[in-house]
Amino acid sequence: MNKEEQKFTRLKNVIRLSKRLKKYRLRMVAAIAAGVGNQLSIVAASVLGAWTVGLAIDGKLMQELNYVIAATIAAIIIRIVFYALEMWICHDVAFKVLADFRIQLFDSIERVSPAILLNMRSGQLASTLMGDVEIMEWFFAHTFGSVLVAVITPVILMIILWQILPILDLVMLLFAVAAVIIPIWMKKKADEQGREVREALADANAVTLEGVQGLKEILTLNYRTGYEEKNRAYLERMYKKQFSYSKRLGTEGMLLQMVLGVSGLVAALIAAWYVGKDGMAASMYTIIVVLSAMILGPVIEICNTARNFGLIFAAADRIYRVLEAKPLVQDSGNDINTKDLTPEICFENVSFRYREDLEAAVEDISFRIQPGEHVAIAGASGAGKTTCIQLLLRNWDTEKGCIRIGGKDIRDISLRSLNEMYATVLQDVYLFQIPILENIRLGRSSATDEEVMEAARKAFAHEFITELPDGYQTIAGEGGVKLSGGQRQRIAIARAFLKGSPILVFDEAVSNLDTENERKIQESIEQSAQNCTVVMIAHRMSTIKSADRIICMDHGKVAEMGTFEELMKKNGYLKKLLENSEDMK
Ligand SMILES: Nc1ncnc2c1ncn2[C@@H]1O[C@H](COP(=O)(O)OP(=O)(O)OP(=O)(O)O)[C@@H](O)[C@H]1O
Repeated sequence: MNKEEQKFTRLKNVIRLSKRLKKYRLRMVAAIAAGVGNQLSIVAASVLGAWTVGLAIDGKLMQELNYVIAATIAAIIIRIVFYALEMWICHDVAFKVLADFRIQLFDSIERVSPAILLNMRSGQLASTLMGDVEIMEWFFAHTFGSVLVAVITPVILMIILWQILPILDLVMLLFAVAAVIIPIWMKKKADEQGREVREALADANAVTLEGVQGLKEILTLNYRTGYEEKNRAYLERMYKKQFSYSKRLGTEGMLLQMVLGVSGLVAALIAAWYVGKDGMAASMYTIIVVLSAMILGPVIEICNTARNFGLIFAAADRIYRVLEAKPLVQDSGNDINTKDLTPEICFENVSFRYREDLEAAVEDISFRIQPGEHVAIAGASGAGKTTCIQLLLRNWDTEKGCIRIGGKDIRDISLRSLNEMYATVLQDVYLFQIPILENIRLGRSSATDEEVMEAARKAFAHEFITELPDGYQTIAGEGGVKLSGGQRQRIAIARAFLKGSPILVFDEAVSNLDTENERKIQESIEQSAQNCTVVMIAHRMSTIKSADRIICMDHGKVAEMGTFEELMKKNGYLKKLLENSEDMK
């Protein structure tokens, strides 16, 4: 962020955050009115107290006692009601806005994924989704309305004090300005520290998440000490940032208390001078002192909140960075009838690099996959197999060349239609914490239970599912029944079969299966996907052998293509790959 941007960042944040309240403007007006009512009833109760002291001095307290008690009770009740109303309405609005933020953030992540994950670790992203949004509660429940209350209430009190002692009004105005200057003076430091604290927290969260996700590896690879050191270093960094932040917070608070204290003293001296020298009624003394203290009260309160603006706006920046992230691919929005599209895939001179400063992941590759053909993509690690799949699924766009389906450039097909064309099974299968039946039905929400079970039978999943304690109603996923890698993979294959798309994309569909299940699944894919075009990343010999044709990738280029027999006879790249790779045997 450059200096010019930094200068306007607070204003920009206030404007864009305030716009979020537009939808709830009537409630905000009600909250502000309740806030002003709350502050004025505090003033009324305090002035009543001061008046009581005055009456006692003048010896008239017993005559007025009934009125004093009645008025004090009324002020207290009014205060309680206004306070409750302000809190309820502010928090109602704040939590609604936070929910809006969360929904929009998730939409953005969906829209820009995987671009967002390229620049942010998943732990940092989770930190924004949860922690940064939570911080916004301060702004919506305790800042926006409070600022207006802190302006309106002192103005009303100053009008009243002006009638009694104008000179003190002017002095109080000076103290109010001094109080407001303190957070403005510390603004740059507060913003910088707020940014650093939120970033350090997000990094520490990311390391903690890494520890949870990689717990198995940490234990089996004896990485415990190494991980703990790394975790400690991040926590230490976070502690230092938080401590500097708190020190500045303390200094600001101390200065604000000083302003409050000195203003009280000055008000007391001025009021005393007027009572002593100017003949003002003694009973007015306490009223004046209380009124002047009340003028500054809301101003100090809002300045106290402003001490945390650094954190609030740093969190807002991080939220908007996700909301405004640009997607890597533009959706043409061009919906087509996918039934009219022949499932023929054509890569035409495709080149792609993940970042400009990196080497090409694939370079000038061309191949055609006929409709209904089952093709395996083979190659050593890093050869560019997954990249081809990513480009085909349009998670990224090609840098040069183009990919066509049924002769149509995939950039001219809407992402929704493109998604209808493919059913994918990737290596990391995610199961939601819902019954297995519903996990499979995600493939096609309109499928009947019978259709779901038919797909599970084809994927050789039916048997093990029915043996589970609750059969198809067994809750899978985190917190549910623990399934093996192979079982999860078969559920994902059932999902793909159920979806019934004309193109099936597998990132090694059988990698987690034993030999018996691997053979069965290969047969099932051959039979069930007879009319589908199938693209498989192959890490196993069985996948390579089962394919109609193999495309061999080497260092981002197509090294050779052909049937298994042709390539074996050729004695070229595939033969060497099979000889050198243990997994391929
Ligand atoms: N997200 C990414 N950002 C930057 N570079 C990447 C990214 N993903 C892959 N690469 C690089 O692109 C090249 C091709 O990777 P790719 O994942 O396509 O290979 P692969 O053949 O699928 O390998 P593997 O069999 O190990 O999965 C590699 O050099 C890899 O380091």
